[in-house]
Amino acid sequence: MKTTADFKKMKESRETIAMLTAYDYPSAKISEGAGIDLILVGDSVGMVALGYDSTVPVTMDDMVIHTKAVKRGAPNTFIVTDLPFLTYHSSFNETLSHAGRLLQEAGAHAVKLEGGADVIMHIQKLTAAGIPVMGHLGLTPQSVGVLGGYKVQARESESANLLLKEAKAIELAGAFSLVLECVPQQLTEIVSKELSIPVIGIGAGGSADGQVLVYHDVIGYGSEHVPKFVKQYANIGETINEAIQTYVADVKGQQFPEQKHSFNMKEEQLAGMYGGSRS
Ligand SMILES: Nc1nc(=O)c2c([nH]1)NC[C@@H]1CN(c3ccc(C(=O)N[C@@H](CCC(=O)O)C(=O)O)cc3)CN21
Ligand SMILES: CC(C)C(=O)C(=O)O
Ligand SMILES: [Mg+2]
Repeated sequence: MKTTADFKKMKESRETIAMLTAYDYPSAKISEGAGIDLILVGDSVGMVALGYDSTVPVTMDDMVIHTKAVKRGAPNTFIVTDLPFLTYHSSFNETLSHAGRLLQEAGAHAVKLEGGADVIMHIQKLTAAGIPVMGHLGLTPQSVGVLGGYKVQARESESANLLLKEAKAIELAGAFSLVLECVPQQLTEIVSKELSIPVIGIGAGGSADGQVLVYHDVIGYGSEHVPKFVKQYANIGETINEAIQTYVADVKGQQFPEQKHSFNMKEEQLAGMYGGSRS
């Protein structure tokens, strides 16, 4: 299994880090088998798997259940789990106990949390307690209500400078890596150069030290609105639709089940039913 030290080495040797979300046993198992460097159990689970229209309703219990399933599917892959909405904003004790649950009870190796200046002290406390932290700047979906939608962030020099400053503070606070979401590629290039920890981009251009995408987006599975930054590598939703339509038609047309899907009783056992009086 790769570790935080390996991710840093990968940045130094310019081997791009391939990260993907996973939410359950099969998605984790397939991702591990396909060579994903690290898995993110994202709170995007709320949108792509649970049907919410944002990540805000996702709870600690949701993240624990999904992380446990991912852990069983990918026992040999580094797992980062998102701390959900409002679980790292009050006391340090609360932040520590939430992160502790994800590591001890669920089996995550690290946690990710969104934000800059407001969460720096929480990153520091977690790291000091021995919990690896991944930061997340740019479009931070848990703040969708404040941001006013899922839009590209830090397009102007002032906001870009602020993001760079916060990125440096996150590194200084002890984070082992940083996600940059939906920012101009020129800013990603600057941040990646200025930080010594790996920067993982999503909708942040090609110059980050790694890339992350949502599992369902990559395989074309059920996501209605696919953001511009996504490359869809398959259309699994269409494949599933065809399979289920054929199943329905087979059942209604009595084409399924066939003999090979059916079990048999020995002739004498059949004859012996109803005390042998069966005619
Ligand atoms: N399926 C899925 N994929 C994701 O990448 C994702 C989620 N869900 N849920 C949580 C957040 C929300 N994300 C999103 C969602 C939509 C856009 C989007 O539509 N952006 C516009 C640009 C808007 C603008 O700046 O004007 C786009 O055209 O891509 C971006 C990020 C990223 N995350
Ligand atoms: C999109 C990634 C970075 C994320 O935070 C998530 O999937 O929840
Ligand atoms: Mg997330």
